[in-house]
Amino acid sequence: MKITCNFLHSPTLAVCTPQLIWCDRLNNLSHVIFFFLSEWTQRDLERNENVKFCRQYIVFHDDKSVVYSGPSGNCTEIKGELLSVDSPSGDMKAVLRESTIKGEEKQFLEIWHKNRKLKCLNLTTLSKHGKVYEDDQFGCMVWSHSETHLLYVAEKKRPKTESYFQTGLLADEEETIKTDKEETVLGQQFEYYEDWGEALVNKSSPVLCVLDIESSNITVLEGIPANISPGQAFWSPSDTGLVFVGWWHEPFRLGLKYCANRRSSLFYVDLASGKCEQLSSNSSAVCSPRLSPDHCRIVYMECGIFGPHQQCNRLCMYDWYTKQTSVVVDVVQRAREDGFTGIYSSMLSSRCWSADSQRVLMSCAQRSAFIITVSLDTQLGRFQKSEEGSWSLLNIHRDLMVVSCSSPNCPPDLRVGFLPEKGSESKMSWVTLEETQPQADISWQTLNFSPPPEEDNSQYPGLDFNAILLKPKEMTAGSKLPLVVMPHGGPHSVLVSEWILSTAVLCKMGFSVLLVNYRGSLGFGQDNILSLPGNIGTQDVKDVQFAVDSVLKQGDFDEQKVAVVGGSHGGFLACHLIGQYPEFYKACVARNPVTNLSSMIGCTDIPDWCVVEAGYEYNTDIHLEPAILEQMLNKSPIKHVSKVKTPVLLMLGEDDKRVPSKQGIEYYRALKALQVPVRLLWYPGNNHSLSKVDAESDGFMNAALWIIQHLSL
Ligand SMILES: CC(=O)N[C@@H](C)C(=O)N[C@@H](C)C(=O)N[C@@H](C)C(=O)O
Repeated sequence: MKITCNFLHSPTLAVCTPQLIWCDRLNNLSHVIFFFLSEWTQRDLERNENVKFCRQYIVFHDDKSVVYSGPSGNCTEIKGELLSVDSPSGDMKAVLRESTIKGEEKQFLEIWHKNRKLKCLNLTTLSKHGKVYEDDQFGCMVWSHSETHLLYVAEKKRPKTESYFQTGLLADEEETIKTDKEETVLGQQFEYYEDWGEALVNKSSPVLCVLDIESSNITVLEGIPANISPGQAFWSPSDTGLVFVGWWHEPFRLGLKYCANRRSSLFYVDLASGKCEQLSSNSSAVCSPRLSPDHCRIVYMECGIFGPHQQCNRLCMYDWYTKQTSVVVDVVQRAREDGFTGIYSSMLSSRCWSADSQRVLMSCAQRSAFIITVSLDTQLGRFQKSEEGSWSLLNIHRDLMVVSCSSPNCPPDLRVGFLPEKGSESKMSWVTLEETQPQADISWQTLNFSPPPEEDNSQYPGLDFNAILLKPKEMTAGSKLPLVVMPHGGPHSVLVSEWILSTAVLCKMGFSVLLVNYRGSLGFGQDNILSLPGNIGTQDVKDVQFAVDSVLKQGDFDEQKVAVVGGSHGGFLACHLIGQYPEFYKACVARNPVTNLSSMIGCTDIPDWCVVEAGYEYNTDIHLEPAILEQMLNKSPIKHVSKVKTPVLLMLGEDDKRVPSKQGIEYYRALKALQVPVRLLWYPGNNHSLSKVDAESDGFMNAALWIIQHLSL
C-alpha cells in the first residue's frame, strides 16, 4: 500500500478579498474590470509551516454577467501579515504585521497608499495596548466610512509590575513607584489572568482601539462595561460610534472556540458621549453583525446560551433608525417542507449583503452539504446547486459573488457569478476562475439512515442522520475494500461533502472512508441537536455502528479490515466503539480524545460541556454531586476500557486547553495495564487541533501506517 506525500502540499483557500481596483468603460461598452485578491494557505513540509500567499484575479463584467475572468499574475507569498484591509475607496490599505527584531516579537501597523507606505507605527513600542487580536472570534480591522480612522481590537494594557524584592527597593517605599513613564505595581508578576481558552490563549481583556490616520494618534476606547469583552466591531452609520459584540466574562471566562452559546449581545458605543447602549437581547448569544450597504440595518446571528455548544441560529435584523429588531429566519426544529433545515454557520462572510440592501447571503450546512443560502426580508430563498458538493460564500461586492466550491473528490476552486434579481436566485450562473481536477479514482455518495425503532429517541422521535461514503474506484477483481470510519467531533458539528485532504489521500491509498453525521450533528434541525445531550456514549455510538453495519452489508467491504479514527468527541466515539464492539475494529486512531468526562471537567476550558453533554443543566455555581460525576464516568469510554482488544494509536497536543492531554494519558495507562497494543504520539507546541504542519503530517503518516499494520494490508 503506497502513500503519496505530495498531497500534503495541497493549498487551502483561506479568504477572498475582492477589491474594485479599477473601473473602466471601453468604447461605449459598459465593461467593468474587477480585480480581487484571493488568500491561500499551504502546508510547507520543508519549512514546517503553513505558508500564506495571495493570487490576483481579473474579472470583466457588465454589472449583470461575467464576460471574462482569469488569474492576473502569479502567486505572491504574504509574510508576517496578520491582518490587512483596503479602505472603502480602495485608495489605501492597512496592514498589521508581526516581525521579530533582535529576538523580540513586535507588531507594526502600516498604512499604504498607492505605491508607497504612508505610515508605519511600532505598536509594541507605543505600548498603548497589548497584542492586536488577529483571530476570527474578537479580531477586526475596519476603516471608518470617512477613511480617516482605523478600528481594531487589542489586549488591554497591563500595569508594569516588579517584585517586592526588586534589588535596591526599600521595604517601606510606596507600593506604587512612579517611574518616568508609567506606574509600576509591586507584587503582581504572578497574577493569574483568565483567558478565553483553546486557540485564544493569552487573550483575556480585549479593548477597542482607534487610530487617527492623520495624527497617528491611537485611542483606547473607554465606556465599555467592565464585565464585557468587546470584539467583531465596526463603524456605525456616519462614523458616530462603534457597534460590537460584547461577551459577558463574569464570574469567569469559558472557552469560546466552537462554543457559539456564550452569553453575548450587540452594543453601540457613541464616540462623542462615550455612552454604551445594548442593542440586542440580554439572554442570548450573538455573532457576525454586518451593516447593510445603505447603512440602515444590521444583520446578525443569534442562538441560545448554555445548552449545546453549537445550535441552529436565528438570523436577526436591527433597524438602525427605528431601533427595532426582527427575526428574518427563525430556528428550525425539523426540516421544513422545502427541505430547509435552518441556519448553521459559525460566522457570516465579511460582506454578505446584496447591493440593494434587501438580501443577505451565507453559506450554511444543510444536512451533509454546505450550500449558499439567500435570506430575504420575509422569506428564505435558496440556491439549489446543480452540481453536488459544497459551496462556501467568500465575499460579495456589488452583487458579484466569489465562492469556493469543492467536493470529497475535487479540491476547492474559485468561482464568480452575479446574484440574480430577487426571486430568480435559482437562475444563478457561475464562471470558474481556475479549474481544479476531480480525482477520477475517488467516488463518493451521501447515505441516509433511519435508526431502528429500538434506537428511536423517545423525546425526539423520528430523527434520521446520514454519512458520506468515499470509495476508491479501482478495485482489484474479487477483492474487498478496507474501511476507515470517521465520526466527527463536537459532538454538535458536521462533516459536509467538501474536499478533505486526509480522507482523499486515504482513498488514493485504497481505503474507503465513512464520515458519519450521527444524530446530534448540525444541519438536520434543532431537534436533532437536542436529541444527543444526556445520550452521549450510547445514541451517538449506536448511530455510528448502525451506519457501519449498513455499509458493510453492501458487500464491497472486508469486515475484517475496519478501522476507526476520531478527534476530540470523535476520539470519544472511537474509544467507545472499540470498547463496546471489542472484536469489530482492527485499528483505532484517537486524536486528543475525550476519555473521562468526570476527570476532564476539572481541567478543560469548557467544563460546562461535560455537564451539558452528560445530560444536566449548567450554571456557574453548579455543585458536582457524586451522582453527577458518576453519570459522567458511566458515559465515558474509560468505562469500557477493560473490554478493549483493538490496538490504539493516541495523538496528543501538549498545549491542548480543550481536551487536556491527561485525558489521553489516562486512557493510555489503562490500555498499558491491560497489555493492549497502544502507542502515544506527543506533539509539543500543538493545541487541540493538532494542525501545525509537523503534527498534521507526522500524525497522518503514523495513522496510515498504524492502520495498514493492524489491518494486515
Ligand atoms: C465544543 C467542543 O470543543 N467540543 C470538543 C469536545 C470537540 O469535540 N470539539 C471538536 C469540534 C473538535 O475539536 N474537533 C477537531 C479537533 C477534530 O479533529 O475533530
